[in-house]
Amino acid sequence: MIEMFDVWKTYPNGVNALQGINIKINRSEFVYVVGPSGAGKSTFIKLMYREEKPTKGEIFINGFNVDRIKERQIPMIRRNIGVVFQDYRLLPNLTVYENVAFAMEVIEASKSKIRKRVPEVLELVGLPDKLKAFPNQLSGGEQQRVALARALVNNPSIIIADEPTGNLDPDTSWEIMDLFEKINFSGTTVVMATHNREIVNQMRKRVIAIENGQVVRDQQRGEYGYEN
Ligand SMILES: Nc1ncnc2c1ncn2[C@@H]1O[C@H](COP(=O)(O)OP(=O)(O)OP(=O)(O)O)[C@@H](O)[C@H]1O
Repeated sequence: MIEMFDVWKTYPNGVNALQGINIKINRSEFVYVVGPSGAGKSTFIKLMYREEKPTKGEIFINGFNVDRIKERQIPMIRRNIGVVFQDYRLLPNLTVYENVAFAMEVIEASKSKIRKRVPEVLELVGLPDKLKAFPNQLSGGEQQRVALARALVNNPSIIIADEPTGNLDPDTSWEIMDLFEKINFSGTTVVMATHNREIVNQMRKRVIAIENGQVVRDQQRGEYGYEN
């Protein structure tokens, strides 16, 4: 579960990216975050995985106040949250297997667990036979599948995605969205910032619209609501 209470974010240059956000996202929900460019969507989700800290207000992830936790507890929060980006962010010198394994090594999983789990999660995202490939030998859609496998490998309760289909063609975007839906059906919370109006309007989920750093709409089975 994700909760924000009167959350404000002012960047050092004085930009008020978020202004008084109150939100509750329950376990197993699927939420789109929409809004114009510069509205504060990325900032909103960066606060969830503690890439940024709020200037004011409180954020709870699964009951933990992310601002109050000790430095050494940050890995515990991050293990519970998988993150996927528009530009995949795979390590270019590592194979697909190694990229996914790396996320388990960081949390000091045993070698035997890694050997068992990595092929499992690559199977789940539909890439069982690309273990030895390097990222630059894969299509964009395949790279995003690897990124998703990496985000999922430690069994997080929450997946956060910032424009995951932003670099993909429509067919590939739908394939990736089918995967997100499958992951959500298995109980994982999904929070996704997106500009993809077709997807939001067809795959109806909760929609949180942010404008000028404020939540201006919060609808179940909502629509995109902007012309793009
Ligand atoms: N690190 C930063 N330092 C200073 N200002 C920032 C920083 N990151 C974002 N901003 C500013 O904060 C505001 C919100 O940015 P944010 O990236 O959250 O918007 P967004 O809704 O995700 O936009 P987009 O849809 O274009 O990705 C913008 O005015 C942006 O310029």
